[in-house]
Amino acid sequence: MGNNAILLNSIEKRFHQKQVIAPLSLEIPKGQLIGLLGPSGCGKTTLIKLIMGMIKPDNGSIQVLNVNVPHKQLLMDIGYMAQSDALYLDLTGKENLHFFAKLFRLSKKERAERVAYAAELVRLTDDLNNKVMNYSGGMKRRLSLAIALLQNPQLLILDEPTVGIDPVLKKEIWQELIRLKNEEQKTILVTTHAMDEAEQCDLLAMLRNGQIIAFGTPHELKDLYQAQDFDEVFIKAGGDVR
Ligand SMILES: Nc1ncnc2c1ncn2[C@@H]1O[C@H](COP(=O)(O)OP(=O)(O)OP(=O)(O)O)[C@@H](O)[C@H]1O
Repeated sequence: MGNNAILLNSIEKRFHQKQVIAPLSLEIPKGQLIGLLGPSGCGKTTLIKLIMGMIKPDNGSIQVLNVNVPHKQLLMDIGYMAQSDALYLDLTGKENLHFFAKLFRLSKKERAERVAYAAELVRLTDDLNNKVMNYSGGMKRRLSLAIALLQNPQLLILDEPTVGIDPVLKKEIWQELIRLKNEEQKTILVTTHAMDEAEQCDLLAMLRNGQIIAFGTPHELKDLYQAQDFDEVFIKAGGDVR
């Protein structure tokens, strides 16, 4: 797979006879920030779960970082942020971070450094000693993002990471994602509904009814479809109004 971080080869997924991922092939190159766009229910989260190996495709094959999915090693190499937060509400933010840092088998020194880095990045340092049950929705999202960044993964897969996060912090998080890509050569796959976020991606994959209807740089897609924005690209590429 060479320069590809993710290789999807004719994958299909059905839930109770309903085709959610139609035969879909996609090559996601390493070291890029890729946005996955599409209306609610088009299959974005399902596609991410397939890439993570959390669910199995009915047909086709998936390779991530040169190994066939599912693979235990990938749990260490992928920083994953799910759409719903998987946090321990009875524990503090700090205890949650240390719990996950231990799962990732970081040394004590690395744990302290990475917890401090990740908490600071999402501006949670001052709230780390509070129980997560007292966090707002946005704070929980931020803590989930910090957990995804903990083990310094090569590949980050983030399912709507900035939902419920205020615009200032959202901008800072995007700046950090771009820095991670530029300076640390991370590959980042992110699902989003936000047009300003789509604009900042290197590549965009537009999904409709489980199929990729457009793939390219933001500039290429707007050019190809003579569109002002990505809503227009989506409609002209054969999508529905969102
Ligand atoms: N475990 C499941 N069992 C049955 N149907 C499912 C399951 N998971 C997803 N689906 C269905 O698959 C379709 C795609 O869902 P998915 O969560 O992938 O969409 P999405 O693009 O991520 O949507 P959103 O933007 O709203 O999060 C939906 O019709 C959903 O109801």
